[in-house]
Amino acid sequence: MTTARTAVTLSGVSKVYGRGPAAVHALDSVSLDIAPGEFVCLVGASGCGKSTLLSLVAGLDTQDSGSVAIVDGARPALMFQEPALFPWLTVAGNVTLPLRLRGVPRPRRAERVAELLRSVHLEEFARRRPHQLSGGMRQRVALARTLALDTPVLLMDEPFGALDAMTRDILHDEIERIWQERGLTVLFVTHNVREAARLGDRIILLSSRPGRVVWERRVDVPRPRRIDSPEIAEVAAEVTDRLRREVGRHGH
Ligand SMILES: Nc1ncnc2c1ncn2[C@@H]1O[C@H](COP(=O)(O)OP(=O)(O)OP(=O)(O)O)[C@@H](O)[C@H]1O
Repeated sequence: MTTARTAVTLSGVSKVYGRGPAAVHALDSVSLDIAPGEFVCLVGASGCGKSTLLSLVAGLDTQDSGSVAIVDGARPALMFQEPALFPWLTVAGNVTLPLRLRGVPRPRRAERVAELLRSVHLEEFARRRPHQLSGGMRQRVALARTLALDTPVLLMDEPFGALDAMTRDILHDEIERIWQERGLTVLFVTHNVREAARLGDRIILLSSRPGRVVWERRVDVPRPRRIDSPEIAEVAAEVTDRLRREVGRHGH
């Protein structure tokens, strides 16, 4: 068996929305290799094309030029800031849905749901409905539902952006544990440079209009990490500095 060198490969990816003078050059020749099991954080000014890049990797949209390749041709799972749960279904029902759609047999489904809910520490809340949960718990359900897709690549678009700092801190520990246990490859979009430094093996900075990879930094701080540690603060300060320069250059 050969081991894939990259889990996600973007080669010269460009994306333009619209035509003529109103055209928006969202991405321009973006090339990026993500290793299997790597946790990559993508940062950049608002509107620089982060969500566009994720939607291309997720296969929800197509690039105008260049190519996107995923290991084994697998379709990655995508998680957003909004949990987007079905309010009329229970927690277990929401997590079951992707398993049903994938044709997992009924007895196996119950087992998998129990395992997934255990993994996000929600086993006692299986029968609750989304409105009976806190924002952090709803995001855990969304995470369990995403994991139910059983894909090796996880794409996360500001998944903890709407949560308070304490809840986010706890979810950082959870996503890090799940990523390590399952050997996932994660591409994580965030506005929060501390979050990027806390989670990432590598931080990629995109410039705006057109979105290009302008800088990257490996984060060698050993895990487990703390978001309020001096090492993480130092990395975050460096990223903020680069980000400021980038935003300044574009006069935002
Ligand atoms: N469907 C669309 N049609 C036209 N323009 C679009 C479309 N989607 C995105 N854009 C534009 O493309 C650019 C990149 O958008 P995108 O949402 O990818 O950026 P982003 O970095 O994720 O932004 P934010 O950080 O604010 O979420 C923006 O200028 C946006 O207005």
